[in-house]
Amino acid sequence: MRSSQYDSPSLASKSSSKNSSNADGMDDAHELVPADIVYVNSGVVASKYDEPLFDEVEELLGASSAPRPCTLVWRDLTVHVKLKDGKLKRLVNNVSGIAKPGSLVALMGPSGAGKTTLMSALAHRSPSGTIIDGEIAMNGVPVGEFMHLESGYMHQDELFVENLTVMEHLTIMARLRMDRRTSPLARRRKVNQLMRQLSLYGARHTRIGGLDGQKTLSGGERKRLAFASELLIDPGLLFCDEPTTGLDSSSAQKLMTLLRASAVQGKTVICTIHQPSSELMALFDKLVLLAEGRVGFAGNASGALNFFESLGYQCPITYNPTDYFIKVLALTPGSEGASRQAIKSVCDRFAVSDAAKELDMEIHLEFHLMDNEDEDSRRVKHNYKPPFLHTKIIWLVYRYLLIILRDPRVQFVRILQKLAIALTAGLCFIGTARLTQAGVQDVQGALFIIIAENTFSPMYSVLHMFPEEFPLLHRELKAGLYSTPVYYVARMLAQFPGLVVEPTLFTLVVYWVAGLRGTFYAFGFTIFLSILVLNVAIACGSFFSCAFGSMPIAIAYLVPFDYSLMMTSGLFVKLSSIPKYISWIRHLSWLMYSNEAMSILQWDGVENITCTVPQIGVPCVSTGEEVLQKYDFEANQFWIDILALFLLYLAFHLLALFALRYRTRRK
Ligand SMILES: Nc1ncnc2c1ncn2[C@@H]1O[C@H](COP(=O)(O)OP(=O)(O)OP(=O)(O)O)[C@@H](O)[C@H]1O
Repeated sequence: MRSSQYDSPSLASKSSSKNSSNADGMDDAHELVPADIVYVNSGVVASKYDEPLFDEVEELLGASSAPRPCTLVWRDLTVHVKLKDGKLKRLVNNVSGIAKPGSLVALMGPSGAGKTTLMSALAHRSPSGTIIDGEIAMNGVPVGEFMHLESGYMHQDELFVENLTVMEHLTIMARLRMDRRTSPLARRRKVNQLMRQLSLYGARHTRIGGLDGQKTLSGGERKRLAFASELLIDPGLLFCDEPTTGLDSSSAQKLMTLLRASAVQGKTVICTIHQPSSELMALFDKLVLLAEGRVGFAGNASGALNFFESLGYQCPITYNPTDYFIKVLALTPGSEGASRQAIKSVCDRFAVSDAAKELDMEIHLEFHLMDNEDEDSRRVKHNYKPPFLHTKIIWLVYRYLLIILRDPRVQFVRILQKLAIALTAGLCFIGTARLTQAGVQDVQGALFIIIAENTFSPMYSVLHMFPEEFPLLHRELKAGLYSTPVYYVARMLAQFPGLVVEPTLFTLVVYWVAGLRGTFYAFGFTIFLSILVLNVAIACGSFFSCAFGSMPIAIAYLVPFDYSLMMTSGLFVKLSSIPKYISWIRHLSWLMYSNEAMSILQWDGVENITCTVPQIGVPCVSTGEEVLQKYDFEANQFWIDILALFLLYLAFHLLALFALRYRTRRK
């Protein structure tokens, strides 16, 4: 039995606290408090009260299986970032260290010391443009893509699909993350177990971030939810970037107790943390102090006090030691030169200290063992089977459908708006669609209204979508949850019902109110064409949204583009009179293809257009064929137009996907 306050404690929940509620008023049936922590040998979970850990859950599930032990070791690690002018900036400078199973390691240091940079390099999650030199190995294998399977990463700023509830979020994450062989029952149990263990069960139906006035999760609950999402796959290694930032002391204590519990279970936990209280600090096994990208100290907290004392930095009795260390290692405004000198001196002295030598030996031994093992025995044997592609697509579609349906009022108002516009437009044309000279112009006008309404507002309405979702997308891609094409396909599929219903309703109303051609063939194909037009417009909007990554820039490029499409649609200028150097644009104009196809549906085979009052200089058109000729349309182009619309639909989506892939890879 170990007795030091920095040794590994285990934890257990008292059954007497089962039904108590915490200060947040949450359902804290299994709230963890430091008093429940008991000390154990080598990470074996035992309870002070000889009761099972989270007894109700264990009764149901049996004790949770021990995670795979993970030893992470890094040597002479230097991280540079490429600046815009091509120069390299060094963020982490020649850092070495080790984190072992069952330990909770704190990366501490003043703001800008390089904690996040170091941790993301260790987790193999550095942003692109980062150059990493040195060695990082997990269980003897140089880190690589497998880190997404072996480790969890809790970001400083947690990102969620805000409209989902806790339960929905975890259920979807379970489907995207957990091994595909896990049974539905086991998955549900895991989600319930995590919600109970992390005191989220009472808030399971609460939205993460809410619509107007609805109860949403507190900061602590959001952090715990992020933690739960990482624990779904029970990773052996857990990275947490400032998990306590923004939390009050009691919530911070609860969260750190959970991290301590994970370490006691056998996980390796590495945390960056800002000036923890003495109580929190007692939960850590190891402390790594960073300053200006270098290691100022690495070892246990009592060792840190001795080390700083040996340099003449005596921590005043009234000071929290960690506050004092940070003060010594921070740049003092106004005397940066002297501070840098002092920091350099601390780091230099640590580099030649006994603690550093001991650490070096440990690291050296780890790499030595690694060198002596053959490649095969070192290779990580992944038994993990990711969910099938179709499973990921289905669950992502479900996630985006939930967002769309979350507030049915929005959908209801949208439909009402569409119907109102359709009715207004239709009423303007009521009784005008006759087989007369004026009627020809009115029919063409009504067709153009159908095309324009299904083009412009939908095309502009998607411009915000990708830039808004980009941060979460980027994070989930980095976590290996799915690929860019899977996300894109799912995003589009989720929208699809709306992309059929809206144009159908609009066209139906305008068509019948305006009294366009009354054959089922013409009506059916006009509806079909309006759906196609809207989908091409959405594909084009998606391309601009993905390619330019910001709504104002996308609009700046899209406005001239849509003007040129409109001018080459065949309604405003005769196609044959457009100058050659600009007329090629009509081949991209779905407005032209749809205008031609819809015109053919209205006029093909019409023979008896009356010409009662011929206008001077404007010859009468007496057949549908003449109407089509008037607009430079050809009756035999109908199927070519439909094919062209399909090709444009595919081309815009492919371009959008390439642009999105490029954008996500560049970040
Ligand atoms: N892409 C980048 N380009 C230029 N400088 C960068 C880049 N990324 C990080 N830095 C700089 O590197 C230093 C270390 O950043 P990092 O985020 O690792 O610090 P930190 O210790 O985690 O700080 P904090 O506690 O404030 O989060 C900071 O000075 C930061 O401004």
